[in-house]
Amino acid sequence: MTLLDIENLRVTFPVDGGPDVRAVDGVDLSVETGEIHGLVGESGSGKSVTARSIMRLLDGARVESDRFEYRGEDLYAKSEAEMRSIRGDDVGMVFQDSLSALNPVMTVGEQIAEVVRHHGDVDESAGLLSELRRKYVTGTSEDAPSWRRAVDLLETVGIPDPASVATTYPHQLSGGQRQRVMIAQALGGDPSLIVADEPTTALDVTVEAGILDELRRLCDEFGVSILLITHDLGVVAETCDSVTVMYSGSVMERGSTEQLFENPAHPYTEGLLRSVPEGGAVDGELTTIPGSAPDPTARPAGCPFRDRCPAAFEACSDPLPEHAVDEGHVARCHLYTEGDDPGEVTWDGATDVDGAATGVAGAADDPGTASPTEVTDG
Ligand SMILES: Nc1ncnc2c1ncn2[C@@H]1O[C@H](COP(=O)(O)OP(=O)(O)OP(=O)(O)O)[C@@H](O)[C@H]1O
Ligand code: NI
Repeated sequence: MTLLDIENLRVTFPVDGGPDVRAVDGVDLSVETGEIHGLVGESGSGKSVTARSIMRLLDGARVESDRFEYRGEDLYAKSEAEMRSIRGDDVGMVFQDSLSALNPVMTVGEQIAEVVRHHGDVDESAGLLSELRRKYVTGTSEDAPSWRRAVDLLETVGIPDPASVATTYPHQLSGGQRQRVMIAQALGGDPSLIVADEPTTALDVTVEAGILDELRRLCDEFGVSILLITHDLGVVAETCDSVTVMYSGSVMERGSTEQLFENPAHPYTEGLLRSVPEGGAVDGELTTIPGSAPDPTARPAGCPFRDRCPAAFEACSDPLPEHAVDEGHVARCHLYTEGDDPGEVTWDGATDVDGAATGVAGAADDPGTASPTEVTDG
């Protein structure tokens, strides 16, 4: 079943004295119940803006879409009060920077207990006055159901000695433990969906692996769906069931993790895969895609990746097509517009003659335009 279903999302930031910034430029995104869906792309591609649009946390931005449904209901038709109860309850959020996301002057147990009470799982008043009294005077009693639930949740996310960790303040914990606390807090509202924006980016690899395992387990054991935002395809390979690849505000490709890793169809995806060992980088040599993403106020027409793409040709200035590579696997790339498989794109600045050149020449009027754009080193 589809839990989150977004079609043609456009997010525009008006800028004083300058052109508007179209941060998200026609994105389709769907998350199925019980899956971990990866949203991947380089810095600035619009991942966080897309995530924040789900919480309706984009002050000052113009948000438009053809469909924006969560559990079959239009999220943008909801009142602000309804949104408040969705945020933090039905949809939990985990951010990269736990130190600023958590309250520095409240114990972590208190912060989780508050979410538990707010969700109404326990029979304790969550009214403003009783919350203020707890916060500044009494604290939550360690016998209270909400506190016991907080300790349970800390245990659920793999924190050893949860009862004593519950009484500590965020700064007393390691970065990895704080991320686990944030996940426990998100779980306090008993959410159907957790939006995790780069939850492990600031951590070292062993700590990261532990937290990714935890997310995987929450999904498998509790059926929580997760939208996992990352710029790291290695994280996707390790954790996600399916994935959407974004570039400069647009979706380049989407499919199951297996489809994407075994049969990447968009040259951008191929380029990203060359930068991770899981993507089969040749001889362990990891490379990044030369060049940088266009300024969102000055994107080229058509495919935003075309200036960096080794397979770019004339048709790439036309609007992005949707090419069905396979069931559930879509590439938005002109190489396929004539229905040919372009074969392998070689990244040393030339396209594979047997593969891409034929496919490309078939699609372009003038075979001469099929020659790759100049690719510079570094
Ligand atoms: N409040 C804002 N006003 C104007 N432009 C914004 C605003 N917020 C984001 N943007 C622009 O939107 C684009 C997408 O930003 P976003 O934060 O979604 O990227 P991202 O993919 O999450 O990148 P990163 O990996 O660095 O977190 C960027 O060009 C950014 O400068
Ligand atoms: Ni981001």
